[in-house]
Amino acid sequence: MIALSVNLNKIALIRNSREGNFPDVVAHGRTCLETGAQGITVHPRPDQRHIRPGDVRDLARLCAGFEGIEFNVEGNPFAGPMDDYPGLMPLVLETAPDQCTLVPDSNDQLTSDHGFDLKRDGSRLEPIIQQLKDANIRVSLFMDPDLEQISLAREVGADRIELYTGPYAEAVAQQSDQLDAVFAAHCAAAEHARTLGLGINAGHDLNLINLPRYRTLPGLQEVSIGHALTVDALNMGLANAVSAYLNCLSGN
Ligand SMILES: CC(=O)[C@@H](O)[C@H](O)COP(=O)(O)O
Ligand SMILES: NCC(=O)COP(=O)(O)O
Repeated sequence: MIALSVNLNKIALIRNSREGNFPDVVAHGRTCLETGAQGITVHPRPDQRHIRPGDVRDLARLCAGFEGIEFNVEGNPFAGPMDDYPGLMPLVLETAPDQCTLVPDSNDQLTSDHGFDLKRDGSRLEPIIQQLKDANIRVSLFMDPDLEQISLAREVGADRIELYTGPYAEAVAQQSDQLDAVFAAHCAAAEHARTLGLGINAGHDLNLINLPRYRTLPGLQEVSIGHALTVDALNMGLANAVSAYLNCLSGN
């Protein structure tokens, strides 16, 4: 079974556009879990454009109340602190999520758009990865489907990789003649990760159109989906959107 981890960033983005707590991020996270999502993902960024440190604390408590549910916190361990954002590591070590997905985003990026360059960052990531593992937090690294880089992910101690699916989603959206080659590269990366003993997650711009093929990726364990699922929820309601993604992942 491929786990669906719903990313709540965009619900927080709407909330932040007014004073107050509407929409209530925790209440919508509860709806996702009660509908059957296997996890919640958040990506607190230093500028707090959407997820705030308090959301991470509140959602950690929410997920702790659901048996078998995983909480996944994403971010760049080298970004921040900024204002009352304490930095990723203090926040993660305080809230102890099940998984921390390290992502190499700079503060001025609109969204995540590339995986790690471990030739450059591997040595400084290694102690951070060890610190997370010592805290019993599974570590996933946001990666492009590059076999050499994925080998380095194993060397620096990652438990899993998260394949960056943005280019795959773009190839589907554009009906590119390169789509088969792009998907084959992801399959090769997944097979390589599996031979190294790395778990396989995936995410970014996955949706109900491109997920039916991507779910066939060998060894895929978890997808984290937020942007498209939130847009789908505008049309069909959040519970129906979560059910639609769960049905898609189970091949229905
Ligand atoms: C790492 C990744 O691809 C997404 O999880 C990321 O959280 C998207 O961030 P925004 O929601 O800020 O675009
Ligand atoms: N790691 C991917 C994620 O959490 C959500 O990405 P998106 O579906 O918002 O593009």
